[in-house]
Formats: sequence, structure tokens, C-alpha cells
Amino acid sequence: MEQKKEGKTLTDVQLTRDTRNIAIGKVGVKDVSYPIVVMDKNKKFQNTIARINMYVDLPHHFKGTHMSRFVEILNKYREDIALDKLEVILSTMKEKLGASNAHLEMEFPYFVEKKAPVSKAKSLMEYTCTFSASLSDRFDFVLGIKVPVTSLCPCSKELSSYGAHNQRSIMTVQVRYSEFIWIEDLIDIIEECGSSPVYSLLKREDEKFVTERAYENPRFVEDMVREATVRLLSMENITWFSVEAENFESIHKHSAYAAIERKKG
Ligand SMILES: Nc1nc2c(ncn2[C@@H]2O[C@H](COP(=O)(O)OP(=O)(O)OP(=O)(O)O)[C@@H](O)[C@H]2O)c(=O)[nH]1
Repeated sequence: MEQKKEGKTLTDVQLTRDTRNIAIGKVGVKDVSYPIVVMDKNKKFQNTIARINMYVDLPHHFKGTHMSRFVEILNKYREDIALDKLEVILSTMKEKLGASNAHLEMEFPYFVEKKAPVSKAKSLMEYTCTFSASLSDRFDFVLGIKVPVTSLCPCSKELSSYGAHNQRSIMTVQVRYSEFIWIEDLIDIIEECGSSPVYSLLKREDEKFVTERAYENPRFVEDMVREATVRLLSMENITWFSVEAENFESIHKHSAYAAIERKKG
């Protein structure tokens, strides 16, 4: 729609015709920083700040999409729990932007209170989580979490007279599910798969405990993704998953890496 400002016509350039006959698969806004509300197993909800990408498809005949509408839609639902509103946000994107499919990606820090293993000292641990949702004819949702763990190399332990190389690793799990899964529960499952979980706060007695626990529990990246696979396969409500492990090797400049993806049924 054309508007006038200070005598000048505000032409809606986006609506003008493009003649190259090329449709666009994804167009929209990327890396919008916005507050969101996430469900929290212990506190009911948690306020956090997400980096958000919102995209739709654009038919070949339009010059551009209407970028302002993405943020208008996001803003409308900002007080609501993000997960509850994903489908309605996507369907509003389709409707307001005249699109046949819509995509929404959110990456956000999520904090979980953890107790140190011996002293029981409490602290908050940050996990990076992702919601990836899309709506074409059907709604699709993938929950992702990056879980840091310690890994200790079984080969190094076997070969060395003293110690074994060990490092921080990141396990990235993504799941599709039929029934709601708490982020906290998925974190617990993945943390079992390394040599030891990592913590924000450890007292001396905890440090001794986690060092010895990792030594007693050596894991290759292969072990880590296999351990995760065994656990994720046994969870009936998970319909699809992918799990990756990356060990930021303390004896190499590169990482060790493994990944498994499974669709069930
Ligand atoms: N489509 C498009 N818009 C862009 C881009 N970069 C900046 N914009 C700006 O995004 C702004 C918002 O566009 P619209 O949503 O169409 O704004 P509007 O016409 O005021 O809003 P509606 O009346 O809802 O269409 C415009 O000022 C565009 O110039 C780009 O690469 N593509």
C-alpha cells in the first residue's frame, strides 16, 4: 500500500514485480536478539534472550518480502512461552507474508542449577539450546542442546605410565519427539555419555572426585555418541535424533569428532 510522507510517496518497493522468474526458498530476518520465555522444570519458566532467525519463501513475481512484519509478529508473542507459540507464530508469518512455508530458529542460553558432586555446592550452568521449527503443510519442531562434558582418552590411559589426555568436549543433541521432553532431562542423559559432566563450581573435594571419575570412565568420541544413541533409542517418545561429539583435543590442534543420526519407526 502506498503512503505519503512530507509530500513524498512512500512506494512499497517490495510489492513491485520481479521479472527474473526466480522464487526464493528462504528470506527474512537473521540474528534478531529478543527476550523469550522458556519452560523450566523447577521454576516453571525462565526468561532468556534468544538470537532469532525468521524466514519465509517468496514467490518469483515479488521483488521483496516485508521485513518489518517478522519483528511485528515476534513482538506480539513476546510475553508468551516461546514453545507454546511456535506454531501460531509460523502460521502468522505465512499469513502476513503470503508465504507457503515459514521457518523459525531460536538459539538461547538456558540456565540449570547444578550441585557439585561431593560438596553439593550449588551453581548455575549455562547450556546453549535451539528451537528449530517450520510450517509448510505440517508443523515440524526440533529441540537442540549443546552439552559440555569432560572426555578422557581410553587409548592414552592404556598407553601412558602417568595420566591420560583429557579435554572439554561438546555433545550436540537434536531431537524430534511425540511427547514433551524437558531440556533438563535431555541434559542429564547426555551428561552420562562423557567421562564426567562439567560444572560451574567445584570445591577441592569435587575436583578430586571429577578427576578420578573421568579417569575411571575413559571415552572416545565414538563411545560418547554410541552411549547417547543407546539412551535415545530407549526413549519411546523420541521419534528422531542426531547426536554429535567434538573433543577439543588437548594433545592436537584439531578436534576429534563423531556423529550419529537415527529416525525411528
Ligand atoms: N525486502 C527487503 N527489505 C529490506 C531489506 N533491507 C532493508 N529492508 C527494509 O525493511 C523495511 C520494512 O519493509 P516492510 O515490512 O515492507 O515495511 P512497510 O511497508 O512499512 O510495512 P508493511 O506495510 O507491513 O508492508 C523497509 O524499509 C525495507 O527497506 C532487504 O534486503 N529486503
